[in-house]
Amino acid sequence: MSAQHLPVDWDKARTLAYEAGRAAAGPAETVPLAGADGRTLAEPLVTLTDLPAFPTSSIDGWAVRGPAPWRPTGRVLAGGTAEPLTGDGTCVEIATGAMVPAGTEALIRVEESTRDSDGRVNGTPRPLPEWRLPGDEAHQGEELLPAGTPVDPAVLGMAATCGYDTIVVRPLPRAALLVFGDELLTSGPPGAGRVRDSLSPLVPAWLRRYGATVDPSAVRGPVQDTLEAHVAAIRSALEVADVVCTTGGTMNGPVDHLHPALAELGAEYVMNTVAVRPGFPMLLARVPGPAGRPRFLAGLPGNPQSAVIALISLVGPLLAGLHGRDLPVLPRVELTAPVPGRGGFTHLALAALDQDGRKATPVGHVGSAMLRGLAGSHGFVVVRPDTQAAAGELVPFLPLPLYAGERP
Ligand SMILES: Nc1nc2c(c(=O)[nH]1)N[C@H]1C(S)=C(S)[C@@H](COP(=O)(O)OP(=O)(O)OC[C@H]3O[C@@H](n4cnc5c(N)ncnc54)[C@H](O)[C@@H]3O)O[C@H]1N2
Ligand code: MOO
Repeated sequence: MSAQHLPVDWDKARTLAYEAGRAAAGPAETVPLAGADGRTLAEPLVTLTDLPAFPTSSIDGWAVRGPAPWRPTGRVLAGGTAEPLTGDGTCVEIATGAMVPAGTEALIRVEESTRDSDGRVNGTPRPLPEWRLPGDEAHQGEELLPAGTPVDPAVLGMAATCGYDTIVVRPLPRAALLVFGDELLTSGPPGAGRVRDSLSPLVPAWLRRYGATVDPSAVRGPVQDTLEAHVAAIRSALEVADVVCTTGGTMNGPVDHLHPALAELGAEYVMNTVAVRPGFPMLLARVPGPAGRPRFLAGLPGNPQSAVIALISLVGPLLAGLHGRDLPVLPRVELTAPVPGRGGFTHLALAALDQDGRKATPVGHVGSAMLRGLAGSHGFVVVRPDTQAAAGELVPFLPLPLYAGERP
């Protein structure tokens, strides 16, 4: 196991975690559209036809040829194929979405037309065409979305529109959580030296917000504070998950067994400690896996806020890579108050965003053992090593993975 003793720069650590995941992204697979939400395109989405595929009426009315008045010769509904309009002075009744007959010179809205006593149609077409031509939206063979695009409802609709029943996507990364610490209670109030395990409820829910699947049986803890129990728990979690997160035991206390367990498992550090406060003892390691694809262990520090920082600093980028997506670029926000630096370490300071997401205000209750500040924040402002940030300054912002509607 190649130990890396110097803390890695925080930005560099994000990139290393992402690249490690990207190199291990799951193989492309073909799935029905209904099962593709949340996956990632493994191939560009290329339209199979022109869009629209045929000249399509945008209105209910009349397709006319030649000068008025026009004698109706039939009707074309959406879904039907249209006979050509061959004679001047003729028209067909047409529905929105119907194929416009060849030979049509104009479409006239039904409410802007009149019928004379012979049933002939009169009216004036609007200046702009009221139908869409093949290729207006896209031409057959055109790339609409690149590989690496997250599949969301709009992408699913787009794929269906241009003719796909199935699409080629990456598998969802599978994650597991092992919680270490004999002092942890799994129910009831803390006291008498024991604390409630806050990370089993928190970590899987945030992993799911990063698009990982977390089977409830893959969340275990507290794992007994012995090396044998750690090794056995990690080994069995690695069988069912691409990423195993652990909490606690990242330091070298008397019952911190993570590093010795990693050595026993033949793991190789992607990084061992990161130059960030809080959260410094975080680590990411790679373990050989089936089919030549490595699996990963992310060691989150036991202090709850530090665990969250490790999750969004390393596990978020790792999962983006495993999904086959890009590493998100951090937006910049304006600070409303100064934030001190942390010497040679990057400082991640919890902050709440204003309604339009442009200004960040640091929050209170931000000790690494606390979660109160986290529950009212949108993410962390990033103060780079050997700097401090003044009010009014633009700084990078590391967002928490939140669903729409959370933290309105
Ligand atoms: N001698 C040193 N001691 C410590 C240092 C150091 O540099 N030198 N660093 C401190 C920092 S920073 C952190 S962070 C922690 C990391 O420790 P571990 O990852 O080994 O975590 P534990 O010791 O197991 O626990 C730390 C703390 O967090 C509480 N904890 C753990 N798991 C949970 C959980 N699931 N839910 C709620 N709380 C949890 C645990 O009870 C401890 O209070 O090391 C410092 N020590
Ligand atoms: O940096 Mo520790 O990760 O302060 O809590």
